[in-house]
Amino acid sequence: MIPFAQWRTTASDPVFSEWLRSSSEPDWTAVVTHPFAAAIIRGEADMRHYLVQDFQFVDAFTALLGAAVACADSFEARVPIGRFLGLTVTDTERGYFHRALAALGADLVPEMLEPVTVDFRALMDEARAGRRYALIIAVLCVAEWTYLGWASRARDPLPENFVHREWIGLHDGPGFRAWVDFLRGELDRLGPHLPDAEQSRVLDVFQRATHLERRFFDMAAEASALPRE
Ligand SMILES: Cc1ncc(C[n+]2csc(CCO)c2C)c(N)n1
Repeated sequence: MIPFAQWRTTASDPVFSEWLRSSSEPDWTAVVTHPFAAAIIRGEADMRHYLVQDFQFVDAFTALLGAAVACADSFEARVPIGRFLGLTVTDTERGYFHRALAALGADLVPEMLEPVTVDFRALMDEARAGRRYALIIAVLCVAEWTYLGWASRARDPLPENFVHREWIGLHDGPGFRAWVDFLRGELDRLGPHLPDAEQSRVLDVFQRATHLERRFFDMAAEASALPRE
């Protein structure tokens, strides 16, 4: 690992969030170019198992957003996070997940959690319990920035099936891009002033979250390749 202070002297875009992202390769590119994400874009992914597990992810993610509101260092930071929590996430939960899972004939609550779902929830719960704003934002930023990464690769025409089309639409577009820019901006604002040891902790969390995103898509791809009953 190249420390931030050294990396920034030669980087073309020397911001903290780009240090985190580029230090999380090859996992980062594996996530945004994942075959399961490509299958979503083509409208061919079997979304059932993936969305059932993802609903359990979104539950812990929503709790982590609450921790971010509580632990932020300023009013200016609390407002956009609280807005996203109140408008986007609760809307997605009540709207998309309920409709998509009903269309797929799946229960909202899974019979079992996949190991990667358990591990991802554990990382989010660790960040939430630790109450350190930079570490919380690092986890949130990975989850949103990677999803912007794959979804913004979609081109018209989007799939006809609303389950694929709306899932792509949720993660693309100016509103979502502005949210990702805010999260990156928070890391860029805070990161350079942190002591070296704390910068390494932020990177560790960022890398673990990126690896979990990769495993999450791997899980979805494997589940959809299983023979149907
Ligand atoms: C494994 C995984 N990583 C990131 C996201 C992106 N995301 C985080 S919260 C939320 C709901 C509000 O938009 C969405 C879509 C995800 N869903 N699943």
